[in-house]
Amino acid sequence: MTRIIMHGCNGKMGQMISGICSEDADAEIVAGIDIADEGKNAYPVFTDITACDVDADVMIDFSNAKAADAVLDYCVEKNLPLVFCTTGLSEEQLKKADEASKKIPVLKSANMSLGINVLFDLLKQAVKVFAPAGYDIEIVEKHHNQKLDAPSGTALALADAMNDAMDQAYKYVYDRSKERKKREKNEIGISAVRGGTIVGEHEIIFAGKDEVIEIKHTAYSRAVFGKGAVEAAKYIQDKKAGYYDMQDVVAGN
Ligand SMILES: NC(=O)c1ccc[n+]([C@@H]2O[C@H](COP(=O)([O-])OP(=O)(O)OC[C@H]3O[C@@H](n4cnc5c(N)ncnc54)[C@H](O)[C@@H]3O)[C@@H](O)[C@H]2O)c1
Ligand SMILES: O=C(O)C1=N[C@H](C(=O)O)CCC1
Repeated sequence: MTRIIMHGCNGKMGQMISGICSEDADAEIVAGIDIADEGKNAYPVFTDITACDVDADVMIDFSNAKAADAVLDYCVEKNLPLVFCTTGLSEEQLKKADEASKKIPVLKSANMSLGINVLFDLLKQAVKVFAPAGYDIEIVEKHHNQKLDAPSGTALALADAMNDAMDQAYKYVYDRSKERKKREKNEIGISAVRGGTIVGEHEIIFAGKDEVIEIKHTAYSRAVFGKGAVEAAKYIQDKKAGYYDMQDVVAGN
């Protein structure tokens, strides 16, 4: 049985994971943490992270970048493995997560779905063929109108996967309205669309002379992220300190 503290328990993802765990004999939410609580959960909820004194095997975090420092401090102090899913973290927070991973297991991924995590490898292969052939790369992501960060963490991670495969040859361009000039070859354009209840779409476009290749992932339910996060929690609960990602879970390393 994996005992989980759910940070951000009253949000969209926190409630999705609460539902998934209530039907999983091997995972239990033993406490929740959320700055907003209406007392609707079956487990105790703390509105202040420092007040949470419940024993657990792992924390899952889907909350807000503003909470990231407190989440890392708490997990390091309690020696608690962390599944870190909040996006929009600052460079300083990413460095802090890296430091924390020297003391505890930290599994960080901008996207917990199986599909996106398989896509990373496919894109690494694709870019090695299309980039030398001169194809332009653009990413278009679409999410619901409640999302705070843009572009999505996933869009940035997809761009990073391709950039890593090409020895950091690319710079990212988020806004073409500022300069009146043609795109350069070393650009990955990243565009964000926000509207309605779109759960999450990521489209990677390789545009060449006379042909276009479009690779698209659509999440139809937050369940794909929630199930991935619970599997990740089971995976890291007994791992040694270090930095892990969802591709470790998929590969069963
Ligand atoms: N990695 C992934 O696969 C993945 C998937 C979906 C969402 N996300 C990310 O997870 C985060 C949450 O997404 P969501 O859709 O559940 O958002 P949400 O706004 O529905 O829920 C966030 C919850 O966190 C709580 N919260 C906010 N600030 C807090 C703080 N300082 N301390 C404690 N709780 C706080 C809010 O009250 C809310 O209940 C976002 O950053 C989103 O981009 C990641
Ligand atoms: O709903 C969100 O917010 C999502 N955020 C992640 C991101 O920023 O990539 C993953 C998809 C859903």
